[in-house]
Amino acid sequence: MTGHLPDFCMLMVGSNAGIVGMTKEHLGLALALNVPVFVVVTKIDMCPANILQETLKLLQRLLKSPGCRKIPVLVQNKDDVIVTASNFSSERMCPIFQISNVTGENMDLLKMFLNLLSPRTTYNNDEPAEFQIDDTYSVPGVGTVVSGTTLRGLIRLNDTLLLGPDPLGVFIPITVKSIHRKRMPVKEVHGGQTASFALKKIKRASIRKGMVMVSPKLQPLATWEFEAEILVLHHPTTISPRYQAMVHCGSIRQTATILSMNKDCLRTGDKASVHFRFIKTPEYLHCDQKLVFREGRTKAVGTITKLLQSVSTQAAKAQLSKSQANKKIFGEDAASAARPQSPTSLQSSQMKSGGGGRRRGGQRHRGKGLNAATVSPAVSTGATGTA
Ligand SMILES: Nc1nc2c(ncn2[C@@H]2O[C@H](COP(=O)(O)OP(=O)(O)OP(=O)(O)O)[C@@H](O)[C@H]2O)c(=O)[nH]1
Repeated sequence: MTGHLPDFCMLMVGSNAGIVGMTKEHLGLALALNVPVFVVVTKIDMCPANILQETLKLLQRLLKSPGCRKIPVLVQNKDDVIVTASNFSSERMCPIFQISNVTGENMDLLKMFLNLLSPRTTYNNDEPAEFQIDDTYSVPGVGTVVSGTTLRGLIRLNDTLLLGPDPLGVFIPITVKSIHRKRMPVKEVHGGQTASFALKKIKRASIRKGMVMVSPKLQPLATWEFEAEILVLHHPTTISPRYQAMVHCGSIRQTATILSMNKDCLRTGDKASVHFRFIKTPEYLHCDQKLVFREGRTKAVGTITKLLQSVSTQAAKAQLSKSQANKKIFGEDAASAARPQSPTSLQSSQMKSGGGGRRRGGQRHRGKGLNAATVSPAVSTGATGTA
């Protein structure tokens, strides 16, 4: 939901099964991320009439509840489809379709609705390109291939983009060798499209999900720490500083520690401004990006409001060349010194220095030699206090 820029959310409900936990969870996430939702109640051919009515009643009650504040509309005919489709993106309207995949009942209404919807987002090809990586492959005879979503701008064959951030926060220039969309070769892709790129001279192991390929015009920076306004959708007890959970933001998935927040502790339903720090590598973030923060049954959603500890590419490069020079002095193999540090080797060195790993205690991650040396003076280092 955070990674694929969905325009709309189709919530599937089995008419026999009714409103299950997953229905509520997915509805909650769609509402929190402001993605318009419509509901499709399936298997009406095999559901007794009274059970179907019960499911529809519960569904309408859930959609009207103060947490959702939607206006449910049971779609019965073509007029309903036109009214709901034309008011769908902007209004609180939530159409409900009752269909059967076996008899095909009401499928025409659902198809008509889908055809009438127009995308919520518009893209401008003149913007600097930005592509987020969801997956990597090694294709025999082709080499390293990355797949993901073009967030904005236009990417053409043979374009040179900056790929990163690596564990040091560095972005490296990379050339697009070939582009595929839906398994067909294409010459360009633009905002909103998914695509796969074959890249020149890069090992698959040095690319991870959550990295981006961006236009050099953007002068990208990697960020260790950020501030976000979050809303706790569910937590069994209380959340306080040093709490760690998985942050999902775009295609980024990484554990982050709460360093501080503007409240002593957070419970279900609480809102707060929270200062996070990634535990493993810096990431490429934007202000106003939506995020989901979760661990087990704990769920929180939020919006990034401030980027705090960003890694300057220059500083990171200086750090890299310094460590390479040191290796040469101590007689290490020059070839291995020139190799950028892999995520795993970096992780193990962080472990040894007491920095990495999934451990409680946010402040221990701060001020690690590597990060302290590569913090850009141009960006605020923000509040660093923890409870
Ligand atoms: N009678 C009836 N059976 C249906 C209907 N829709 C789906 N089924 C059956 O329900 C089963 C699950 O359907 P899927 O399409 O695989 O459902 P899914 O949600 O994609 O399942 P996952 O792949 O596990 O996520 C299959 O055996 C379908 O034949 C329907 O409208 N009526």
